[in-house]
Amino acid sequence: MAYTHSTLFSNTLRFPLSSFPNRNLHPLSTHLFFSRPLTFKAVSVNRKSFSPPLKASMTETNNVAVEVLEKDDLAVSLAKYVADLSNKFTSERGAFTVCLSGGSLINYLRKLLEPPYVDSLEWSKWHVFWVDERVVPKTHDDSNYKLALDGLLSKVPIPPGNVYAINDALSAEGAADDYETCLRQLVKNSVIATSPASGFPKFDLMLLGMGPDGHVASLFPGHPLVEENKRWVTFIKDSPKPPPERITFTFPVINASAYAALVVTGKGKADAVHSVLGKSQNSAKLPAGLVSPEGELKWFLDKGAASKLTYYKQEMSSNHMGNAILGDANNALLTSSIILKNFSHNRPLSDLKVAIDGKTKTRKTNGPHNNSKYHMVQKLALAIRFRETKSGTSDHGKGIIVISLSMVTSTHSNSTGDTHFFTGAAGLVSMSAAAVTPAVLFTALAGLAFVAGLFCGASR
Ligand SMILES: O=C(O)[C@H](O)[C@@H](O)[C@H](O)[C@H](O)COP(=O)(O)O
Repeated sequence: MAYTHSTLFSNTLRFPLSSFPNRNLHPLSTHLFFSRPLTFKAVSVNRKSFSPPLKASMTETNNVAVEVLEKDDLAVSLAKYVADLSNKFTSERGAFTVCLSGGSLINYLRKLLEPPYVDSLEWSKWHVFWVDERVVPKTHDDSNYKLALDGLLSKVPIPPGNVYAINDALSAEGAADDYETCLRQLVKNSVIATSPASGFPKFDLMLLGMGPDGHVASLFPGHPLVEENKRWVTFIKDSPKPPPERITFTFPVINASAYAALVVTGKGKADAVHSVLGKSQNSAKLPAGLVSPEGELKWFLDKGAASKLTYYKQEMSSNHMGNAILGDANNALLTSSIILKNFSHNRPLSDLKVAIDGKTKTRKTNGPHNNSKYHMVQKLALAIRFRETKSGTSDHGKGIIVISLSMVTSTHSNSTGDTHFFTGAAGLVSMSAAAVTPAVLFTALAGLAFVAGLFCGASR
């Protein structure tokens, strides 16, 4: 397969990830922040304090993270997520098995074609599969393979033999059988791992989209294929979404994966997202709500897709173009700080919004003065420490600490003085009781100081 190294640069990526660690950062923060990774259990929230963003079945999943980001930030965050997993698996097991879907996902992977990833990832160790594929010639515009080839795979040095397209000369049934045979061979050769728990193939990463109807892969709501629990790969000839003939991984394979990401954008998905991540009773009926990998499930949402989530609406006012990150502390704070840096690059910082356990406070920072921004973050850190000391495990029962950090910038209208343009970033971090140790707290504080360092650095 021919490939070219892309040198695409996005104007919107004003603060490339490669610039971390930033020299302007608070010295205490960066070191500890990165050298002591935190491991957290499921995203869960203190139900006494505010409406839970995740429904019961989501919180049953071991590890669920949700990010709500502007589309460009989403692409930045997704690239980092994929790159981190690529690094993890290529160093741990010498291969990275990643499954792609169709739709807008490929476009959201575009930042992988930029520095630092395009040159630093071990592309030669990637093995690429499709979670689902339309049974059409590989050159057809409906082909998920063609979509990925044109948008990603032809631009990076993945060996052609590591890209596992379907046999497009076969019928849907034949193509599904053939694909499953191929997977079985790769499991035998240990290219693909096996789940000790289920015996199904354990891919390193499933990258999924979701349709407005809540379908994932080619597993559509109400279709009997959703229940398939023996086959690895099956076929459908009556797909509600054209083209009608497809092959698809089954849920046992999707859910045996180590990591899975759902990349979901647009208002048209808001109902389905709410149904799965909100409090709706219907969530179990939607295939997206059945995604539950053995490791972590991460949702990448844009504002439109998240617009019906209670938590998101609570946290962000209607005219707020904010980002919310729920989940792993490192990710939340790192992503927040990238966005904060972007925002403060060209907009004056006026307020800093902080929420702990859902109780939100907005503090004036007296304009773009470094000291006030820094002190505000310090106060937040103190508040967290106070809360931990005070509550122990009793106040919160399960000992959950939630930190929500957001920056709000505002530009007052010069005519009426009462219209505001808000942008911001929020990090919501949930720690299980077991994880709340002084060391973890110290690390969390260091992370906050890290953000403070960025504030200061940003306006220099
Ligand atoms: O085979 C398909 O029809 C698509 O692959 C489909 O399953 C897609 O992944 C979702 O509909 C999300 O698509 P968007 O992200 O483009 O909305």
